[in-house]
Amino acid sequence: MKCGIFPSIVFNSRSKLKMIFLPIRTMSWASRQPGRPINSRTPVLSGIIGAILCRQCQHCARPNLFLLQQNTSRLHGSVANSCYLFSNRLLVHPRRYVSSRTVLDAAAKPQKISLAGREMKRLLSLAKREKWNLTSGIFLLLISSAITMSVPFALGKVIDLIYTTDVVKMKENLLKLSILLFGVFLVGALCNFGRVYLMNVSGHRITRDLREKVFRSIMKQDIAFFDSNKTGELINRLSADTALVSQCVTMNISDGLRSTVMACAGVSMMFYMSTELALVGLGIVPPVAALAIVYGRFVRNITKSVQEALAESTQVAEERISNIRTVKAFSQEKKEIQAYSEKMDKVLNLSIRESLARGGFFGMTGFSGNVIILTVLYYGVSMVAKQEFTVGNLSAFLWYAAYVGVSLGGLSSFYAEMNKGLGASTRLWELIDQVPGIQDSGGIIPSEPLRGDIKFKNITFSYPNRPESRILNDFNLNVDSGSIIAVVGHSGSGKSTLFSLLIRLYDPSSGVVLVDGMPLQSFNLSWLRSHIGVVSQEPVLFSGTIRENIAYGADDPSSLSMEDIELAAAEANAYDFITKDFPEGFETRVGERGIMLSGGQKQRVAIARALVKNPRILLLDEATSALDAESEHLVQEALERIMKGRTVLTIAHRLFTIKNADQIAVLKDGSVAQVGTYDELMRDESGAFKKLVQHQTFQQLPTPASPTAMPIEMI
Ligand SMILES: Nc1ncnc2c1ncn2[C@@H]1O[C@H](COP(=O)(O)OP(=O)(O)OP(=O)(O)O)[C@@H](O)[C@H]1O
Repeated sequence: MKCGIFPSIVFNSRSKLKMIFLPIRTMSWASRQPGRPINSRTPVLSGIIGAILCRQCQHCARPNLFLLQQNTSRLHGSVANSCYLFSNRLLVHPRRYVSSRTVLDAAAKPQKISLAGREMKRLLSLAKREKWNLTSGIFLLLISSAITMSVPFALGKVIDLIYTTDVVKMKENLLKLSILLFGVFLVGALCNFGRVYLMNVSGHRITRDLREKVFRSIMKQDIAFFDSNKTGELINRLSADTALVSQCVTMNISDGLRSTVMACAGVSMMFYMSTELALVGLGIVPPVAALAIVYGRFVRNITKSVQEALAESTQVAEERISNIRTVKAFSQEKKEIQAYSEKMDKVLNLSIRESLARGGFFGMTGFSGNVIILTVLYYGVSMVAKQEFTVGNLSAFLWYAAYVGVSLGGLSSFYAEMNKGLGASTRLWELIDQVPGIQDSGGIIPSEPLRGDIKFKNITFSYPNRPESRILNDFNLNVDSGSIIAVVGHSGSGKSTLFSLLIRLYDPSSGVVLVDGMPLQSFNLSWLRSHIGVVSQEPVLFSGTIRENIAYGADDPSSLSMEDIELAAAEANAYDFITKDFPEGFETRVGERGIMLSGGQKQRVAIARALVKNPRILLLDEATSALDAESEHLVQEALERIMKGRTVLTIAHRLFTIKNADQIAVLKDGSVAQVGTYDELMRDESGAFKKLVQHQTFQQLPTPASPTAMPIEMI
């Protein structure tokens, strides 16, 4: 397949299929595009069905059609062309199958949504689990609608009792009819209660399931995904979009059904009572229906814009609130309020446009409804005068006409709400279907314990969101099992990036990281990470108790006994402060991000968290900030204890660490400029290390007077 043309079906950005002939050269270009999103900018994108095989996806076992490519095992990988799946569903929304590096495209052009299409089917599939509740709700709805629609007819009969000349008989009939109607109203009310209750309960359950699904999908994404997608945007999807969607498949469908039933029954009754009057009355329907369609489309687009603007404002609020200390330290409250209010102004302006359209629409439909009632009255009264119609019939007819009007209004808002729900659901499917480039599952779990030999081999790496900037360039480094290697280099030279590669937050653009001689990718990711302890500069605790935070380090926190936790705390020199300084001891709540603990306390809890596991490999990122002497001493003691007998890679800021390391690797321009012991490197007068030492003040040996510290976190 080196040259020639191939008949191909290509998706354009609006998901339309086109049969074209693509040169084979283009196809191979397509297969070389790593992680490219499928959109209008990658016209090739979308697929060349002429060159695809119909096979089962190796990963998810769904039958997929996918591009014939050199390495199909990369189907779900992030490195190569990988994820260009062409499943049935992709035929509808190619945008869903994008690389995890892709920004969820909130600002993308609104996609054309077909109400009758697969989107609708998928939306309705959400209701499957609630089918019994929803079926019962719909059954009750039909009864209550039937009752509602029988009311005008019955009331017409009541009114027509005035024509009864025998007053006693009239009173008797009036009483009978009133009692009957009272009973019917009661049944109607009970049915309505049941319908609303069942629909609401189903709605809440669907919201719950949907939120879990979305959260599950967010959790399984790789870090590249989070680099590209804002937290506020994701939270907005998790909270607002899910609620909108479940509302759509429960109450909205129920209301839509009710409107449909009432409109059909109303129209039938109108024709039943008078064809002539019915034709006059229904003359209003076509223009109102046309208006409803235009309005529905407008609502769909504006809703998407409002949701996006809301997501932006949530993002601003979320970031500022979670970093309120920094905001206050820089006295930026006013600026932040201003920034947030600008975002809210955007939401407001869009909402005003929506309100204008909504007002106009409802004004128009109300006016048209009244005009029609007037017309019906005009014709009806003359029919009554000619004794072709009774007063009761005219009243009942008007009532039906009003019901039909209300139902049509209901149907148009059903259409608008359905569009809203579809807009929101499209955003959710996009997230739920997102295939992470790096997956937790799969891979081998070796039967032998991990030795901890590490080898970085010809690594080239750029962050996916900054592909133009190469961080590592033909990087090579060997770390023997059980040795300590200190990594030094100027700020931004890529030291932390090495850690990220080792715990597979990212995969290298090229080259391979080997652990015990095996590529990292071959291991089960959860297993691998459970053997690597990471020490970062800033300890991160969660808002729970101290006990919960320590147990967090274990694979299965519930399997840890209280003794295990206390032992870990004691080893981390945390036991004394936990039991003596806090009346509630291990059950003390640490507040959001451990706000209630001091820096040193947080670090020791973080060390205990690392100790409940027994990591074979330790990655230490030394903190540059100082703790008080006592804290430093306690932290240092704990660290030395846990470093023993492990492979340690440390980003060194302290002379103590550098001097005691078996090897020092100096990073420069994305590769290793020098490797050796402290003495060896210091002997090379013109070497990179000597220059670094001259220009960078490494911290001295920790003494009570010059402490440093580092927190530990377990992956
Ligand atoms: N998530 C990211 N997305 C894009 N670029 C990143 C990301 N993280 C780091 N970088 C960039 O990669 C380069 C290396 O960063 P890294 O954190 O590895 O440096 P470092 O040597 O650890 O720096 P320092 O000593 O200051 O912590 C920097 O230029 C940084 O801006």
